[in-house]
Amino acid sequence: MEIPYIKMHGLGNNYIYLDLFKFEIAEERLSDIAQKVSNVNTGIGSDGLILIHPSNVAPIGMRIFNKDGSEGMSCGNGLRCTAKYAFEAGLVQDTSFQIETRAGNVEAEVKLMGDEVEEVTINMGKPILRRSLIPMAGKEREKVVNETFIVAGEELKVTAVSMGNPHAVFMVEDINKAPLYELGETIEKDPRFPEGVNVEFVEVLNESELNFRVWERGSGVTQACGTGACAAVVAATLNQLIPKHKTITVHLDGGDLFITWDENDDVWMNGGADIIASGVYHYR
Ligand SMILES: N[C@H](CCC[C@H](N)C(=O)O)C(=O)O
Repeated sequence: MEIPYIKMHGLGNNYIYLDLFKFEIAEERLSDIAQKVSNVNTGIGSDGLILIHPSNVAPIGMRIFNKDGSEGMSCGNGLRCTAKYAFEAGLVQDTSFQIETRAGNVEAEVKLMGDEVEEVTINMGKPILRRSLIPMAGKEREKVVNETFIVAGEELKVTAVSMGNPHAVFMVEDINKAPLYELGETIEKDPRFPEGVNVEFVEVLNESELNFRVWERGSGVTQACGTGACAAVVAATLNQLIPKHKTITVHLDGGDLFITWDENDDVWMNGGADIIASGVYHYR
């Protein structure tokens, strides 16, 4: 089956995008396509698959599938690329519009340079902090902030934040010594996170900058994670390591995102989105 695609990235977090305004794909094939298309040797190579699709509740919808075929609830870098594509492809006419995700609708605003989208701002909504809604096992409490988390003989401190998808955030002294590869997959699949979890290590540089690395649920180490960067700013604020309501620069492997957790409890993400290539994927 020949499938037209666009490959796009947000700070190096790259996905294969299908424009389902143009054609349909059977639901039961999606997980398999995500796994196959993401394979750098036998597919195109990406962190997963993203669908841009018609919606009944917004001008467009976005669904994301990780490299392992699992479906995520939201994707910050994917949302910025989706917004860029939708505006440039004429799927939307306004520079501000809603995008449906499995985690609910978000508000996107594109900033133009000529007739191209240069950067995108997304209101990612309100963080979810209740333990049972992350979800994270353990005795119910309002929030999980700086809680002792023993894993593989290591004693870490975890702050749990959901941005519609689950994040376990660990503050570290030196990002270059973060046990990303040593503990990423173990934490991702830890039974204390019944739906799995995205794993972030964060070093606070100063009151307006964080260093950040991520092991993503279903994709492993990626260059960037938009929902993760939002979770990192929420976690650092809850740990009183950065001030509330300021715009924080998050330095990810693939570049910088600008995150603000505002007075209305909304988390705003601003950053770039880039088209890499388009073509036809020969799916078998
Ligand atoms: N791996 C994530 C989905 C992708 C999120 C990330 N790529 C982003 O930019 O937010 C999950 O399973 O929740």
